[in-house]
Amino acid sequence: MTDAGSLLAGDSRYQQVGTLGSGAFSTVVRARDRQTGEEVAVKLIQRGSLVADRRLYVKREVAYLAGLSSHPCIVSAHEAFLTSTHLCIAMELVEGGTLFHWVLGQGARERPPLSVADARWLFQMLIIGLDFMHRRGVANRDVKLENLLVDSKTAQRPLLKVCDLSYSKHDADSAAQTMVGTAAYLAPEVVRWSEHYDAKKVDVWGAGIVLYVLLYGQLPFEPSRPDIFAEHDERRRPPPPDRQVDAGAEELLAIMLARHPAQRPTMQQIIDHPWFQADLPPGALTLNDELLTRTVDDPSLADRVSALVDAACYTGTDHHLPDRMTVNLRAGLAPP
Ligand SMILES: Nc1ncnc2c1ncn2[C@@H]1O[C@H](COP(=O)(O)OP(=O)(O)OP(=O)(O)O)[C@@H](O)[C@H]1O
Repeated sequence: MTDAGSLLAGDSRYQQVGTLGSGAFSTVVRARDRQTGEEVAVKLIQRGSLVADRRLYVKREVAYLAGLSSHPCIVSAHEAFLTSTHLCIAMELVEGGTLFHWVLGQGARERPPLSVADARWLFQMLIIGLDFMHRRGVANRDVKLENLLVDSKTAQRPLLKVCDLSYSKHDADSAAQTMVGTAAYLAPEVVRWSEHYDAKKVDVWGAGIVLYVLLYGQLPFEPSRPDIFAEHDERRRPPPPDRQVDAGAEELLAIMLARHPAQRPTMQQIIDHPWFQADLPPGALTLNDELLTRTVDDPSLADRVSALVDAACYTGTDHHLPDRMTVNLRAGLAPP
């Protein structure tokens, strides 16, 4: 692809070489670092879309990505920068596509169904990543197959990485009340949208939906009808009859998809569950403790991210504004 067909400006550090995906407010492209030759993913968010709540959400997304991306189960952020049209986030390129593509999409039909052992392995990585986020005080609020990337290049077994932190929220932010997320994954308390809810328990519900799909190859609830959550226990789709899943997995599913958030386990309780503990990769559980004790981090990063997003919102013609502003995200963010 030439620069003429590219969303990235011709004088950007990165040259666009393809497109990876798009969502409601952004496009993610594959690009090459002109200096190092490294291939990266760049998320381009239109500057004009940064109005109202979006401005705050994007500040959080960039800041939390910087703070969490030292973890192998969370996509690594490199830098954030502005072009004349977009706010851009350069990230590690994950080659294998989304978990949706693997389990429910076109790609799934070309592969045999996941074994229960592989389903558990992918689930373990999701929970270890979410546990790290939760222990840093951040809830994801949009756990779904489309936001989980499969890195199939680097290991014998594919790795899983959480990629989209658009709706993430820190304990120190105001209480969660907004109905955000995706219909098929919405927890019952989020659907009752006027209530405050515990965002971490909403992640447990989302991870329960992902586990169900990994085990049974289908969504447990009918998408696009959030009203069914009023009586979801009765309406959960029965698993396919030919699929044998052991009782431990079913028990974990039942508590993760408990209707009342207080009855759902924490990430730590999921980790302690015997079905989770079986066949666990060595070192997986000490990793989070190690990363949490590291004291690198840059306490002024949140301010610079905030200034970058504010600058991106400016749509006037004052050429003194820092159009080419860049914030290095590799340094990481100090815990609030
Ligand atoms: N680091 C990455 N490596 C490879 N592909 C990626 C990467 N990040 C995102 N993608 C692809 O781009 C798609 C969209 O990414 P993402 O979910 O972050 O953006 P979005 O849905 O546009 O976000 P928003 O919800 O803020 O609009 C993903 O589903 C995935 O296919």
